[in-house]
Amino acid sequence: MHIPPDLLPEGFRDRLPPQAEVAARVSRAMIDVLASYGYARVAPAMAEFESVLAKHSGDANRNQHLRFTDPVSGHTLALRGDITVQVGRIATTRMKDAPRPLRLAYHGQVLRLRAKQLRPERELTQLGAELVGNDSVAAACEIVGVAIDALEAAGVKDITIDFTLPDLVERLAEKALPLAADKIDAVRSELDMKDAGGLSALGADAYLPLLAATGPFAEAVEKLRAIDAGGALASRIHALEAIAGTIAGRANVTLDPTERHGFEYQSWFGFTIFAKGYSAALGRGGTYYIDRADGPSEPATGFSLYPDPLVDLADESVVRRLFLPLGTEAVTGAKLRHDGWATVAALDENDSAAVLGCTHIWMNGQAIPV
Ligand SMILES: N[C@@H](Cc1c[nH]c[nH+]1)C(=O)O
Repeated sequence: MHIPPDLLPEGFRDRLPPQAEVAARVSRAMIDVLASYGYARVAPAMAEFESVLAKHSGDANRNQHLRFTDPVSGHTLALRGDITVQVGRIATTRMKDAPRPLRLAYHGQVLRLRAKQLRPERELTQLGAELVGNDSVAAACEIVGVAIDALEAAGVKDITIDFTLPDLVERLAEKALPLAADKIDAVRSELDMKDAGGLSALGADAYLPLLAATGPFAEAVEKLRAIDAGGALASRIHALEAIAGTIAGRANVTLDPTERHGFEYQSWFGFTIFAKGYSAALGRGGTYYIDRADGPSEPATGFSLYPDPLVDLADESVVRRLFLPLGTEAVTGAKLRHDGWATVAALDENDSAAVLGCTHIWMNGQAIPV
């Protein structure tokens, strides 16, 4: 098959100017927020041994990796699909003796074997923060707050955070709404599909009201409280209220307690971030455990943001370029760059500000809009 030289595989793309610049700025703005909260940057490897990555990813994500045989080691390698998993590996191996809680931040590209219907891309930018060693309510409050700050720094407004309780069914099945162990998975799948008929067919009518306990936080949490007759969820509900309280006024909070899509490894708390104007979720996070070879698994809390939609819809006019006509003194250019301008110097008389995509031109000692 003849492959045209500009063709990329399905789900991959190049970013051109000025989008690539916008992408860098958006990421920078968010990463600076993470750094300002004390999250130290790590830069994990692009590819790993497939067996190691799979072990840390949980079974659900195992088949999501793009794999290939490495001619050098002879082993199967996988390209990373989620940097959180790598941060967990680093935290519990090379940084296993670093004091806890350990705050780590990351930014990079991740790859998916298959695109999702809503997201045709298979290569995504992912950045985030992981708080290793703590999955308390305080940790969750910090993580949700940092995620909101990061999005705000990138200019995102009207943020909605959708809370979920990833282990809800297991919790309820223990005592409040008893379920045979072999039915738990089936009930979870019916709840995933929001299928009332399916739940009834399983004899799990007691779980039906959970389908209605969704929507704006205040109302949904009351419905959840009403279902929770045995009080098995009391501490969870209390925790959700505390987290919602810390972000009140900064984001809309909703609750969908049975939502599990994308929460393969989260433990008691999970959240998805949306914002007005973006159809896809902008981020996700929650509490989870990281396996440790040298002892019991470690609790952690974190989030990942997926900023590509912000770049796709960004106002590209934010990238300003100042044309320096032929003969502009070198010191003038240096001063303007020092002042924050991106300068484009003419190389001969034929160069023009408009043709070179400049937004401004340096004339009579001033930057004049083109
Ligand atoms: N990495 C997860 C989100 C997450 C980060 N930390 C904990 N959970 C995801 O992208 O879905």
